[in-house]
Amino acid sequence: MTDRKTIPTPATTGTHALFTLWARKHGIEFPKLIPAYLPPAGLGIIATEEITGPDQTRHGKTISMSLGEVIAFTPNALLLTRENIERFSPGCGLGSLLRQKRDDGGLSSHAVFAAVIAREMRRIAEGHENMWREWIDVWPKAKEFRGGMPLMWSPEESNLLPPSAKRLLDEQREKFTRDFRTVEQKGFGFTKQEYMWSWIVVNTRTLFYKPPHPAYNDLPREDCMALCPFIDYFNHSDDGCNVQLTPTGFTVTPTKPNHPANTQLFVTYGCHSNDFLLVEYGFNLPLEKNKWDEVSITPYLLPLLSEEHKRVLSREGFLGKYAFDKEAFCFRTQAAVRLMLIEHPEMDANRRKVEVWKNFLAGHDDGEREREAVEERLLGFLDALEEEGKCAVLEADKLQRHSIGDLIKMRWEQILRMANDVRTNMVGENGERRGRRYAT
Ligand SMILES: C[S@@+](CC[C@H](N)C(=O)[O-])C[C@H]1O[C@@H](n2cnc3c(N)ncnc32)[C@H](O)[C@@H]1O
Repeated sequence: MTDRKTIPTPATTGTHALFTLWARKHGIEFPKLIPAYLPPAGLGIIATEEITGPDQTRHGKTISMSLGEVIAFTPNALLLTRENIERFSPGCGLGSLLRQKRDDGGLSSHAVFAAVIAREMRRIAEGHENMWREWIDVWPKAKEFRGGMPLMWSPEESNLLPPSAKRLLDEQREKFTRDFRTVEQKGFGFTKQEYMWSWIVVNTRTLFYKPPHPAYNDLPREDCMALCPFIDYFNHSDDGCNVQLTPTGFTVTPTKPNHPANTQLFVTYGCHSNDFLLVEYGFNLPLEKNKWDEVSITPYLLPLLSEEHKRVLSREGFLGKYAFDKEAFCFRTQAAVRLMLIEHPEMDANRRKVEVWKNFLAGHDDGEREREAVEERLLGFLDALEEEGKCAVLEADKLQRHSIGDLIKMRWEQILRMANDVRTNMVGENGERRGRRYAT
């Protein structure tokens, strides 16, 4: 977690100084910015002087909008992309594998980027030169990743994560294992640790990249990626600057009217929950600083659905993605729980009840008749979550690596707070707040 009040220390010596010289020499522009140490976020970007963002000016009845200045620019030639991996890692022979379909032994962009990075680390250690060496030198070391990235934690540690985060971690681990195995099969003798480090570098530092190039037309979204020197120094906030791909390279422009000197500037990695940020990037934002935070309850709800329920929900587009945020359960959860009140929704005898359910989905029925029964079920999920959370917080305190224990506790405490707020927002039959009986 970072607080925007963290006092920044400009990174003007060592590898970061060499990198900024290299960056300017190769056409990266950042006239009013410098990298700075911003613990615990590692490095980040601060303004050296005031920056003007977009602004509205009123002239009589017309409002004109002035765009913010471009504060950073990285030219295309410096990106690590699918097009230039052979230039990044000469002789790696991986370019052709990117052009093959996955079923024919092709590899994902993520797998290949991680492989060329791991390969270049070895070659650099053997004395080979690399055009991007100064950039590679400023990436975090494995030890820095270990504290935050759950992929590197022991099972004892990761098992204490909330189910909502654990589910994301399981998916990520599957992806990593698949990529590692395929790269191994191609004859690269990387150790798991080596490959995991470079895989995490890619995971935490890529930008969405889809240039108007025919090779990208039918490419799956998850393969449209690039690593981008300098812009990968920016940390994330839910209201950060805009990153845009232009015909000549990536630009960063502010979204707020004004950024004072010596303050950190952020970009937005996406509309991500704190569970996602924790698993994919190794950090958490304070609740009030993440407008997209939510807690998935899919791991609790899905196992309770019968095959019949799943079929009906799937037909209506409501199977999966169940969550609550700081205020309430999402509509998808309402849809699933309301259907659960009909034991056999595919039976002819229940057709009328299913019609009523569909009317609720369409907004023609306010669902008031079933509200109490639905809320009872929802409170049950919160009870289960709370019980698991209280145990996990106690166990996290016993972990040897305190920084990991603290991260786990922080996420659980956020979830427990949100769960309590959601309860408090449920109003019972007599107008009393249903949350009170559970309030911590
Ligand atoms: C693209 S890099 C940003 C530069 C990075 N801080 C560094 O030291 O090189 C993304 C990583 O920065 C860190 N990070 C980004 N935003 C953060 C934030 N708001 N709070 C804490 N850490 C953050 C996380 O470790 C994340 O994996």
